[in-house]
Formats: sequence, C-alpha cells, structure tokens
Amino acid sequence: MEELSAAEPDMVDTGGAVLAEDTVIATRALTKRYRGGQLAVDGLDLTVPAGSVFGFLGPNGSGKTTTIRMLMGLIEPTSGTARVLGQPMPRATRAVLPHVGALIEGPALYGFLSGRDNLVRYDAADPTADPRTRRTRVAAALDRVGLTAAGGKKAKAYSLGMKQRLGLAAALLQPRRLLVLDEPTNGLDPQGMREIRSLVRELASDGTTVFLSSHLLDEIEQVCTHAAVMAQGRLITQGAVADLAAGARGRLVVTTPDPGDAARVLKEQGVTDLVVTDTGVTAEPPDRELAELNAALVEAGVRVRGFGVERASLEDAFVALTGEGFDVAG
Ligand SMILES: Nc1ncnc2c1ncn2[C@@H]1O[C@H](COP(=O)(O)OP(=O)(O)OP(=O)(O)O)[C@@H](O)[C@H]1O
Repeated sequence: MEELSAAEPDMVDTGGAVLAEDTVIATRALTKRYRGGQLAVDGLDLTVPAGSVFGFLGPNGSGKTTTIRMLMGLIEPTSGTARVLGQPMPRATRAVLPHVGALIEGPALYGFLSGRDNLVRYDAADPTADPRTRRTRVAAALDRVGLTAAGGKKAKAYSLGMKQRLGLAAALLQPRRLLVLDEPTNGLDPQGMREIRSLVRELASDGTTVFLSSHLLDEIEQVCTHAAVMAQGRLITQGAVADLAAGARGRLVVTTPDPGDAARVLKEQGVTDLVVTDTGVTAEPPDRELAELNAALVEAGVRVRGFGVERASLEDAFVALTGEGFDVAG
C-alpha cells in the first residue's frame, strides 16, 4: 500500500479523487475501446469495498471480462484509471498481483498430471514460494477446496466443477487480499454451482474480498453482499445488494383462477405493466390504496386467492433501471 498522508490518516490520494483505505478496487472513468472500434467499457466508476463479496453483473458482452482484464493489468485502458489495492494498474501490476488470486476464463491445467501435481507446478512457478513448504501449501489448498481425496486423480478425469475448484486452489496457494473470479460457475451443473458458491462464501468469511463476475442474477443475490450492474459497457448502478433491490419497487401479485378477468379489471382501474401468468396476474404496484383495488376485483366477481406486493428482487431493480429484461442467454 501507499504511504498514508498524515493529514488524512484513513485516506490515500488517488490523483484527484479521495479513496477510502478500505476500498479494494476503484476505477475512474475507465474506458476501453478495442482496435476494431468496439467500445467495450465506457466511463466506468467502480468502488469495491474491502471485505465485500462483490458481484459484477451484466449480460454477455456487457464489458465484464474487459474490465477484469484491465483491473488485472492484462490490457491497457484507452482512458481513465484503475486502482487495485490502492495501486495504479497496469503500472503496479507486479506489486499488486501477488496479493490477488485470479480465476479468469477457466484454469489452465495439465490433464495428464494429478490435481495435486498441477498445484505443485503452479506453486513452483511462483518465485516467492519457498520450495521447502510446497507440499504443505499444496495440501492446504486442496483441503480448502475439498479436493484432498481426489488430489491424486489425473486432472483430465475431473468434472468441470472439480477443475474450477482446482483453479481456485491454485489461486489460494498464497494468502490473498483479493480474489477475482470471472464467471466461476459458468458451464457447471447445479451441484457444481452450489459447491463453488458455498466455497466463495467460505473464502469471504475470513475477510478476503471476492470480486466475481456473473450473468446470473440469482447467483449474485445468493452469494454477494455488493454488486455493480453493467449493460453495454456502462455502469447502471452499484451498491449493497439489499439496497439495490430495495430501490426497485416490488410487483403487485394477484393470485386467482380468473387471470383474464383480473387483468381486465386491473386495467380498468388504471394499473399498468400487467403480466398474466398461470396462477394470476402481476403488475406495477399503483400509488393508491391497494384495498380499493382488491375490492374492485372482488366486486367484479374475480375469485381472489392472494393479493399483495412482493419484495423487489435484484432482477426487478435491473429491469427498472434499464427498462429491459435481463437476458441470461448465452
Ligand atoms: N479483443 C477484443 N477485440 C474486439 N472486441 C472485443 C474484444 N474482446 C471483447 N470485445 C467486445 O467487447 C464487448 C464486451 O466484451 P466482454 O467480453 O468484456 O463482455 P462480457 O460482459 O465479459 O461478456 P462475456 O460474458 O460474453 O465474456 C463485446 O461487444 C465484445 O464483442
């Protein structure tokens, strides 16, 4: 970390902006335009608090991987700045990366080597790793990701989930202040997803900041304390997951065996954004007494089995902010 100035004991100077010491990633107007002209990341201001499990959420192509590559010093931004662990990237890449465990685009593994020997190779490639304690480190990393029993198996015999866990073990050979995981559950079956998610929670519980990208809203809601939402290279919103969801209004949900009639009555009552489902109707909650609406439905002969406003989800927040559905295809 940089020297702290005496005047601002909790702050480091970020060149214009003042950055709290407990911010692990901070970008200012970070922008990447690829050579072909594609504007992949557009003026991104990202703030990742220390100790958070930070979800970087966006549909495919929204600029997540490009941002991560800039944060890791793998590519140069076109303009703007990125600081990781208080240091400018890519300038301080060599000083910063030893404190960062990264799993980007799947781990590179030797299929013919055992999981354990793959980790030995990773560890041996780290000039700061003491060879005398290598076996202990590798065993601890395998243990951490639940691969001790499978450690002697060839990596090519591993399931995709096991390969991801082995990649995480490689990222955990050294103590890290930050873990960066690009779509860590991509391609995994539900069981594999559950394993990786619970592992992420566990890793975060000892205070490591985890920055993970995902195109899955429910994943972010299940795992993350904070999130940033990207669309088409731009930041839509960021903050604590609970606050983001609270910022969006929930949905009016009417459960009824007469959804068509219910929709008609609600429309007559001025309710908007009606969606007819198998079990009833959902809509934008109107700014008026809900009991009156319920009464209007009952008076019209609609058999109302349930009536209320459901808590907003992160998905509602996304839809409210972008005016678009969240496309999870791909
Ligand atoms: N090397 C490259 N050269 C030119 N354009 C690129 C390059 N890499 C990505 N892009 C484009 O930049 C945009 C953002 O891509 P990026 O991979 O950062 O998005 P993403 O949110 O990570 O999506 P995905 O989950 O599909 O990787 C896309 O339109 C993509 O086609």
